[in-house]
Amino acid sequence: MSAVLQESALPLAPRVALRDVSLRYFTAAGETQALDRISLEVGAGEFVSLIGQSGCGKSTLLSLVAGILPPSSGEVRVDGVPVQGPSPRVGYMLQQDYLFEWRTILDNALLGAQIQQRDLKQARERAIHLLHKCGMGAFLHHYPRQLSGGMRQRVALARTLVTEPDVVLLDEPFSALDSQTRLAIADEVVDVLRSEGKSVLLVTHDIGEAIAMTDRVVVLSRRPGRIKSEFSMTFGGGKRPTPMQARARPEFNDYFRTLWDELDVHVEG
Ligand SMILES: Nc1ncnc2c1ncn2[C@@H]1O[C@H](COP(=O)(O)OP(=O)(O)OP(=O)(O)O)[C@@H](O)[C@H]1O
Repeated sequence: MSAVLQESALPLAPRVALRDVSLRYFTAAGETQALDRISLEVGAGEFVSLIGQSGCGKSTLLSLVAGILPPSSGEVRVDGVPVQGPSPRVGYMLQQDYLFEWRTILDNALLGAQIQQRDLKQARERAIHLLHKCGMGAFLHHYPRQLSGGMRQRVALARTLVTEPDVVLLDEPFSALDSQTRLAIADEVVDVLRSEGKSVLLVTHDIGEAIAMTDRVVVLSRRPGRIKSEFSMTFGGGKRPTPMQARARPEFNDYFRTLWDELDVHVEG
């Protein structure tokens, strides 16, 4: 009994942890230090966004968590386990949907499960469930060219979730969409990801998107990216508002001003 109590009293490892992580790229043109001693944690079910000037290393940081790049120094862990390569525990959704035009929507959603050689009967059930949840239930046997940009991104989200990752990395997932679609899809994506209990790391250039969609916003300095500051996005009134509701809250404008100042944007010329 006491052993059980002791065990449950142990603090849980954060879902994602970066400790003192630096990354240098080496090319024929020389060396680029992209990230410098980044320490960051994302808890289970937490949504965190990364903002910062172009080239400050946001996508590089996601690549480290995805196991696509090894850090030059420091360590990246997911659920306490060092990341040593891509893992099914981490899903990645990009700006481009990369749907295969010759596969139906359902077959596109099954792609990751096929690559990971999962039980396809179960994956198919899960894909159908997720496509319904993402509002794409009526389009299972359609082809990507028959869908709008927002619908294609919903399929990309379902495809990312079919393989049941605990962590979802979103790299500018809506930047190819028009502004109205962007607002609507942010609500839907957050709803699906929260209901699935995922931990999320979002890279965006859109300050409003960061405030509305995530619990914490991390601001990176200019290259080499260091953590400059971070802010919790709390809204009064109990239950967390949806992204669209958050935009109408008075706190939204306060956070926007603060983050704009932190970004220290200068227009060239
Ligand atoms: N494969 C690579 N080889 C060499 N340098 C690279 C490579 N990938 C990125 N870089 C450089 O590392 C720095 C960080 O790039 P990264 O794409 O992570 O920044 P970012 O903040 O995501 O940029 P953006 O907001 O423009 O997408 C940049 O100076 C970039 O040119």
